[in-house]
Amino acid sequence: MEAVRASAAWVASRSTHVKVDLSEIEKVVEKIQGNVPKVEWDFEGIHYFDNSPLTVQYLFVLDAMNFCFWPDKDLTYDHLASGLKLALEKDKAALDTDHLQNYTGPQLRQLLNWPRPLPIEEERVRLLHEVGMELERSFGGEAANLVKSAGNSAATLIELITRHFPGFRDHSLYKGHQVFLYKRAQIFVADLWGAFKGENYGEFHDINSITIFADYIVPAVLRELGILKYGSNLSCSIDSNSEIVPGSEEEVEIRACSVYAVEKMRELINKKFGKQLLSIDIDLWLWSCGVQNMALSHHRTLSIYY
Ligand SMILES: Nc1nc2c(c(CN[C@H]3C=C[C@H](O)[C@@H]3O)cn2[C@@H]2O[C@H](COP(=O)(O)O)[C@@H](O)[C@H]2O)c(=O)[nH]1
Repeated sequence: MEAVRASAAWVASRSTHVKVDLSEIEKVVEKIQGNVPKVEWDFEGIHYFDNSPLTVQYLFVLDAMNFCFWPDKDLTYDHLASGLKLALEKDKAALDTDHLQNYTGPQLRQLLNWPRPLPIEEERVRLLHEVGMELERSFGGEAANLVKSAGNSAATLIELITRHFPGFRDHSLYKGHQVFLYKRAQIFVADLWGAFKGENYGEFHDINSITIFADYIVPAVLRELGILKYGSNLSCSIDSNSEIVPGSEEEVEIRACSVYAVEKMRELINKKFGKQLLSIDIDLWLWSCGVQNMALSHHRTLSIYY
C-alpha cells in the first residue's frame, strides 16, 4: 500500500485546511507509553463467522456496502453487519452471485430488516450487482477464490480488488496529483485477517503494509486528540454538520492527513518502544473510541467509499 502511504504524505505536506500536529502525536504516544489498547476484531459480536468460504463472501459483500451510514441518524455499521449476518443465518444462499446481481432497493431493505430506504440506496444496489457479476465472471462466484488468487499478499489482494471492482477504486485528485485511499478494499483485508485470526483466508505475509481506513470516525477522534487541527472555516462546517463536498480539498485533506498522522504515530511507537505495531491495531483502537463517543462531530460527505 505504498501508493496510499506516499500519496497521503504528499497531501499532508501541502495541506492548507488540515494540519497534522506532530507534537500532539508525541504527547499521545508518551501518555500511553506506546501501549495501544488491544481491541478484538468483532468486539461487538455482530459479524457472521463460520470459518468457511461463506465468511469470505459475507465480509466482501459487507465491505462493498460499508459506507455512509450517517444520513440516517438511526443507522450504523452495526445494522449492516448484523443484518447481513441474520440474513445469511436464515438463508445460506442469500449472498450467492445470482442473488447479488438481482437485489432491488426494497429487497435489500428487507434483507437487512431496515424499515426505510437506506442512504444512497441505489448505489448500494448497483455495487451489489457489480460484485455479483464480477465474482461470477472472474472468480467462479466466490470471494474466497478472489482471496486465494492473491497468494497471501494483502497488497496483491487490494490490487486485484481495485482492478476487478470499480466500486472499490477510492481515488481522488488533489492539486493535480492522484491520491489513493482504498478504505473499503483495505478494511476487507483487515476483516479477513481479524476474523480468521491471521490464518487460512486471513493469512497475509505483508499485513504490515495496510494503513488505517480513512472513514469519518477516525478523523474525528484524531481531531479530538488534538492531532488534527482544522482551519476555522472547516471547523465551522463540521461543527454545524454542513456537508463537505466529495473530492474537495477539504475532504481529501481530512482523509489523507488521518492516514499520514497514524503512520507517524506507528513509526514513533515502533521506534521508541521497540514494537512491531500495525496500523490496523491503531485503527481499531481509535475507531472503537470514536463509535463509543456519541458527542463527536464528524465530517459529512456523501460518498460510496467510506
Ligand atoms: N477506520 C475504521 N472505520 C470503520 C471500521 C468499521 C468496522 N470494522 C469492524 C472490524 C472490526 C470491528 O469489530 C469492527 O466492527 C466501520 N468503519 C466505518 O465507520 C463508519 C461508520 O460509523 P457509524 O456511522 O458510527 O456506524 C463508516 O465510515 C464505516 O465504514 C473500522 O474498523 N475502522
